[in-house]
Formats: sequence, C-alpha cells, structure tokens
Amino acid sequence: RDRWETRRRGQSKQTANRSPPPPNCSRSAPDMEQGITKISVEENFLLLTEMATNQVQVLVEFTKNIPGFLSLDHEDQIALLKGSAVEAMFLRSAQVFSSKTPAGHTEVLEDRIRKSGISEEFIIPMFNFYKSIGGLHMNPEEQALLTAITILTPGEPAVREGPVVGGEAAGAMLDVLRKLCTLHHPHEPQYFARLLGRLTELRSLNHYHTEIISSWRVSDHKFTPLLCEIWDVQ
Ligand SMILES: CC(C)NC(=O)n1c(-c2ccccc2)cc2c1CN(S(=O)(=O)c1cccs1)CC2
Repeated sequence: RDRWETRRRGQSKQTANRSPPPPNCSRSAPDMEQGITKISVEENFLLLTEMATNQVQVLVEFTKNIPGFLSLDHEDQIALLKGSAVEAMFLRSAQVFSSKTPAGHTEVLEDRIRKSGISEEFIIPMFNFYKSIGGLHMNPEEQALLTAITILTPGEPAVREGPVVGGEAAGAMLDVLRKLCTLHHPHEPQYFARLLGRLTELRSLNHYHTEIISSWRVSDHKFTPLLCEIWDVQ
C-alpha cells in the first residue's frame, strides 16, 4: 500500500512540473487514468476489509474477557457476538477516527473510506456518527464499558427466550459507567445520558451497514470468511 501511495504521489509530482504535451498528444491515456482510479477504489475496499476483519478478531478476544460472558450458554455467546458485531465495529471505527493519529492520517483515512465504493447516502450518517462520538472525548475505560454494554444488550431478540442473557451483567456495567462518568466529568451531569444517546444512534447504523454490504455484493466484492460468518453473508 505504501509503495502504491508513493508511486501515486510520484506520478502526480512528475505531471505537476512536466511541460504540457504537444497538441496532438492526448492529455492522458484514459484507460491509464481510469486504471489508477479503479485500483484505488479496489485498494480502499481491501483496506476496509482488512481493518474490519482484524477488528472482529479483536472483538472476539475482548468479549471473552467480559466477566461472566464465557459462563453464558454457548448459543447465547454466539448470538450476542453476531448481534453486536456491526455496532461494535462502528464504535471502534469512531474511536479509531477520533484517536490522536498523526496529523493528516485522519484525512487520508477519511479520503480512502469515501473512495471505497460506499454510496454518499451512507457516508454522511457514518461520518456524523464518528464525529459525534469523537466530540464526547471518551477515555479508554468509558470506551471499553460502552462496547461491553453494546455486546451484552442484544438489539433484536436474537438471543433465546427467558431472562435477557447478559442483562444483569449489562446492568452492572451501566452502574460502573455512570459512576465513572460522574468521576471523570464532574461538571457535566448530562455526560452519561449523552453516552447512552450514542447507543441509540448506533442501533440505527445497523441497517445502513446492511445496505452498504448488499451494494458491494452487487458489484461482486468479496469479504473474508470471518466477515461473512459474523455478518451472516453467504
Ligand atoms: C476500524 C475498523 C473496524 N473500521 C473499518 O473497518 N471501517 C471504517 C473505518 C472508519 C474509521 C476509521 C477507520 C476505519 C469505515 C468502514 C469500515 C468497514 N466497513 S464495512 O465493515 O462495511 C466493510 C465493507 C467492506 C469491507 S469491510 C465500511 C466502512
């Protein structure tokens, strides 16, 4: 990827100070131009596939360390993971996006996400969410608790009947999160409520994700086996 970036940048530097071609030459070989643009969309899709696949692996490890999770019924463990994987990914994306990456990296990342084949109608709410999460300036403990609560509180009743599994664990985590918010944001009594408001916004992003995925499948983009499994994609 770095090699490709350098080549691409080198390419623009050469053309920048090259004298204009004599009139009978075409400005640029259209298929060549199209070629580079095409690769960048493919390259950006692959980057996202790689990042999302890596995040699912990290998410599984994180979930296994949630107190009590491994003592849940095996089917319920799988259902909770699959039911929250997309929300956890959006939360992780927002954290990565607003983390103090070296200046300019965020812009490059934003540019590559915008040029990965996702249609504009999903890009807007996606980046609004990233910015609204970034605006909360959560610390790592708050981020971890919010993610754990997202995992333990199933959206659709995918989990088997009976008491909401993970319900008491989620309740305990909400208590800890509330206390942490009071501790770290003493002058912002509304801070905890603002965090929970983000969880509601997160739920609405689920269906955007379904649309994003199906639009890529139309243009026969391949996902990794892990993504296909966690997203129930054939
Ligand atoms: C950090 C990881 C979890 N984030 C990530 O992978 N992103 C990010 C993202 C956002 C902010 C910073 C860094 C990356 C934007 C998008 C994705 C993945 N999806 S996807 O899952 O629909 C996908 C479609 C095709 C292959 S993977 C598309 C949108």
